[in-house]
Amino acid sequence: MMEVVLMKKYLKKNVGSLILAIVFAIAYAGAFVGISLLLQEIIDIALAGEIRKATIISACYIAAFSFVCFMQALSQVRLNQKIAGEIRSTIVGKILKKDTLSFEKYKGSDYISLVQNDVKKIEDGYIETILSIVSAIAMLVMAVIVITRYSWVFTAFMFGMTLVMFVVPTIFTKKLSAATLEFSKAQENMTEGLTEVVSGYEVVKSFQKEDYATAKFEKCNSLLMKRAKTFGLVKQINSSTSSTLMFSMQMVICLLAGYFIYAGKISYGSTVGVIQASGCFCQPLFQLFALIPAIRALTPIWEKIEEYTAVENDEIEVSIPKKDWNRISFEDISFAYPGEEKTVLSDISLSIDKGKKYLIVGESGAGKTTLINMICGNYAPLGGRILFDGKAVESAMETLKRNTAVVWQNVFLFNESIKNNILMGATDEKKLGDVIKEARIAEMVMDKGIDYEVGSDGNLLSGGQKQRIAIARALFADRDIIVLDEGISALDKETALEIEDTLLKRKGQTLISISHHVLPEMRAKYDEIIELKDGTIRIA
Ligand SMILES: Nc1ncnc2c1ncn2[C@@H]1O[C@H](COP(=O)(O)OP(=O)(O)OP(=O)(O)O)[C@@H](O)[C@H]1O
Repeated sequence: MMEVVLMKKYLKKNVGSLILAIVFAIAYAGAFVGISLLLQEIIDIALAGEIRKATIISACYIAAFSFVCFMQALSQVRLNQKIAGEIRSTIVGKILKKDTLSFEKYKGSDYISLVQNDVKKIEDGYIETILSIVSAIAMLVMAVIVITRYSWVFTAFMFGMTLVMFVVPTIFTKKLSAATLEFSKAQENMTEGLTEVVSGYEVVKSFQKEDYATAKFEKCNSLLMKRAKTFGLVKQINSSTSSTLMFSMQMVICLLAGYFIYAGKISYGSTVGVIQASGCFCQPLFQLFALIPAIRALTPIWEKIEEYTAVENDEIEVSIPKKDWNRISFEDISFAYPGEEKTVLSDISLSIDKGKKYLIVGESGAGKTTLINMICGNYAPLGGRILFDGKAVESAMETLKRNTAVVWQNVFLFNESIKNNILMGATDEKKLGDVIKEARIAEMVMDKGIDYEVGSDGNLLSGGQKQRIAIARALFADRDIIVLDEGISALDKETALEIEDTLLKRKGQTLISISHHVLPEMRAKYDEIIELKDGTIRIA
C-alpha cells in the first residue's frame, strides 16, 4: 500500500514519539481490560466484608488509570502534530520543486486545499486510527486471555460470533473511500470558489454583481454540503452498524453469564468481571471493523498528495551553477501547452547575445509570454536545441533559470517589507542602495521607509510602485539577462522611459523587453526587434 511506504519515512523520523505512543496505546488497552479483574477482586473482597481494602485498591487503580489515559492522549497528539507538520512541509517543498508546466497543471487553490484540507484528514484520521488499531488489538488479546481464565466456553462463543460479523468492513470500505474522495474534491472546489469571490471583490463591487458572486459561492457551498452529508452519513452508518452488533454480542454474553451464575459455576465477582471483559473484547473488535474502512478511506487522499506533488527530478535544482556565456542559441524550437493541439511556437530560431537589448513585439496572444517563459527556462521546448556558445549543456532549462531575472506583468510581492521583497533572503546593503536608485524607488523608500510592510501581494502599494520594486528585485539578483514582460506598463510614461533607459545602459547585461506599445523612437533604442506572428518570428 502506497500510504504505508509514504508514512514509513515520517514514522522512522519520529521513532521515539512513535514508540511512546504505542506503549501508551497498549497500556491504555491494558487499563481497560484490568477493570474486569479489578471489579472481580473488589466485589469478592467487599462481599467478604473488607470494604476498606476494596476502597484503597479502587482508588489506586483510578489514579493509575487516569495517568495512562492522559499519557495516551498526550503521546498521540504529540506524534500526530509532528507528522502532520512534516507532511505539510514535504508537500510545500515538493510543490516548490515542480517545474512550471507541471505546477500549472493544477490551480493554486487546489494546492492550498491539499495542504489545508487533505492533510487535515490525515491528521485527524490516520495516526489516531493506527494507534486505535494497535490499542484495539492489544485490548482484544488481553480480553481473550482474561475471559479464557473464567471459562473457555465464553471465548469459543465470542469467536464464533465474530466470524459471522466479519462482513461489516467489507461492505463499508469501498463506499467510505469513494465518499472521502468526493468530499475532498468538493473542498477543493470550495477553496477555489471562495478564493475567486474574495479575489474578485473589486470587480464584484464595481459592477454591483454581489448576487452573481453569491450564486457562484453558493454553488460550491451546496456541493460541499451535499458531499459532507454523504461522507458523514456513510461514516455514521458504518460506526452505528458496528455499535449495534457490539451491543447484541454483549447482551448474549450477559445471558450466558447469568446462566453460569445460576448454575453455580462462577462467583458474583467473576460474573461482573466476565461481563466487563466481554466489553473489552466486543468494543475493540467492532472498533476494528469501523477503523479498517476508515483507514482505507484515506488511500485516495494519499494518492492525491502523490499526484499533486509528483516531482520528476528532486536533485537538479541546487546543483546547477550560473554559467558564463556570450551567446545562447535557440534552434528550431517549438512549443505547445500540455493537452493543447495548437502549437504556440513553431520551429523558431533566435540567438541572444550577452549585453544586447531585444524588444519582443506581437499581437495579443501571439506567444510573447510563452517565448520568454522558454528563454527563462520555465517551459521546455518540444523540439529543437538550446546551445550555449554553440554547445549543448546538461540541464539547459536550469541553466537558463540561473541566468535570467524576470519582471512579470502581474507582479507578486510577499507580505513583507520593501527591503525583504528586494533582497528575498540575501544581504548586500551597497547593492540594495544602487538598485533602489536605478529602479526609481528612492523617493518612495524615503517617504515610507525601507521597512514598510507592503501588505498581502503588495495591496498597500500602487501598481507602478509594485512594478518598480519588482524591477529593483530583478536588478538585485544580478542575472545576465533581465526580462520585462510588460514590466513597465503600469508606470507613467516619464518613469517608464527613465527605467527603460537605465536598463538599456547597463553594459554586459542583456535586456529582453516585451511591449505592446512600440513607439518608433523605442525601436531605435534596441539592438534587435523580434516580431512574433502565428507562432513564428521575424527579426529586424
Ligand atoms: N497555460 C496555458 N495553457 C494553454 N494555453 C495557453 C496557456 N497560456 C497561454 N496559452 C495560449 O497560448 C497562446 C499564446 O499566449 P501568450 O500568453 O504567450 O501570448 P502573448 O503574446 O504574451 O499575449 P498578450 O500580449 O496578450 O499577453 C494564446 O493563444 C494563449 O491562449
